[in-house]
Amino acid sequence: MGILEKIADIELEMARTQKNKATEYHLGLLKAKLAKYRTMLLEPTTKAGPKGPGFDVVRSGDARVALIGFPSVGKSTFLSKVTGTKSEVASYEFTTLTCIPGKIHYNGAAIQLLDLPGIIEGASQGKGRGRQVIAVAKTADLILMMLDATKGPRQRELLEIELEAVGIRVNRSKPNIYFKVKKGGGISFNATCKLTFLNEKLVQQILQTYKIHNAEVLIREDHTVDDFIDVVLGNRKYIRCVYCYNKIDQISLEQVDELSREPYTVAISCESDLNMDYIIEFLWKNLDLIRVYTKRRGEYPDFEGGLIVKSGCTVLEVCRNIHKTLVDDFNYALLWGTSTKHSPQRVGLSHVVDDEDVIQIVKKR
Ligand SMILES: Nc1nc2c(ncn2[C@@H]2O[C@H](COP(=O)(O)OP(=O)(O)OP(=O)(O)O)[C@@H](O)[C@H]2O)c(=O)[nH]1
Ligand SMILES: [K+]
Ligand SMILES: [Mg+2]
Repeated sequence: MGILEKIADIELEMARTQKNKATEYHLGLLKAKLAKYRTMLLEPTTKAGPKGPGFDVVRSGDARVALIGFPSVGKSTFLSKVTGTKSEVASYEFTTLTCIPGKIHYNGAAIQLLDLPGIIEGASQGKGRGRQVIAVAKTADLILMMLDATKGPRQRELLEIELEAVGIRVNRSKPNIYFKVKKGGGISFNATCKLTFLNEKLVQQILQTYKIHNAEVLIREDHTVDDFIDVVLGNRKYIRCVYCYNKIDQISLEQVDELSREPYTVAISCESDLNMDYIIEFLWKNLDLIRVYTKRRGEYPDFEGGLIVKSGCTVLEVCRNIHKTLVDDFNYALLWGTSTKHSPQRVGLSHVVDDEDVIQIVKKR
């Protein structure tokens, strides 16, 4: 039996099994098995999908955004509009066949935007170019899910299922679980809070499915079986996703209003130029980037060539961003901006910087 059939079998059994206290273990194990087969499916050695050229686009700029969506929702129209790059637009499905990179310039940052072929249901199992498309999505700092505002909520659910199936977890944070495989000593299980879904026996059985007999497990939040499996498999990607409903020129204002209320959601029209500035600002916010300006002694800050770094980053990361070996010569930094109590303040490598801080690095003599 092939992996796809095995997956189908398990899914069928899960659908047939009633969800209750008595079947909890059984369902938990089925989930673990399912995740195992899905992982096997994604390994490059299997031949479940065709390989196509043009998907390996070199990473460039300060962040990478991937356009994911069903065919003809307007992905290429969007790329052509917000970047200087042209990507073919047409009213028929599967116009785009490869990965087309473009660049958005915003707040001094260069954001790489990737236009991709439309994906369809079953993409994660190799339908169409689904696997390659989703592989690109996995490399993104943010997924821009393009949706057709004239169509129902099902499109978003279907796309999320495809992303989930390949280990992408959108708009969720990594489970707060410590997990380490050991050489001996059996399974040590601990929890620092009350657990509703997991317990020692279930955890042991799940680990057995993966032939893990020695490990340390410490659960720090009330996580689900799926969360635990994610941690065991360890190859999950936690990525921010922005939902963008395009073609709002075709729907009523009330409908636009309703769509826009959903979290991480923007409603736009590429054709009628609605909310086009807002979507870029929204992407910037969700990329969670900040600008830090450098300054030399006795000179004005370099407001032209700011550094773009991840929000919450420290002086150490700023130094690394400036030059690989700068940290070795680092003595202290002078900082002006909202992250300090007074300006300038003398700070060390562990100081967390804010957006628009100005930094002067003082080297050792
Ligand atoms: N009414 C309306 N039509 C739009 C809008 N944006 C794009 N379209 C049309 O939608 C069709 C598909 O646009 P594309 O940009 O090719 O869509 P795509 O998602 O790249 O499609 P594939 O590459 O085939 O997956 C074209 O006929 C566009 O003119 C919009 O805001 N409103
Ligand atoms: K199209
Ligand atoms: Mg296209």
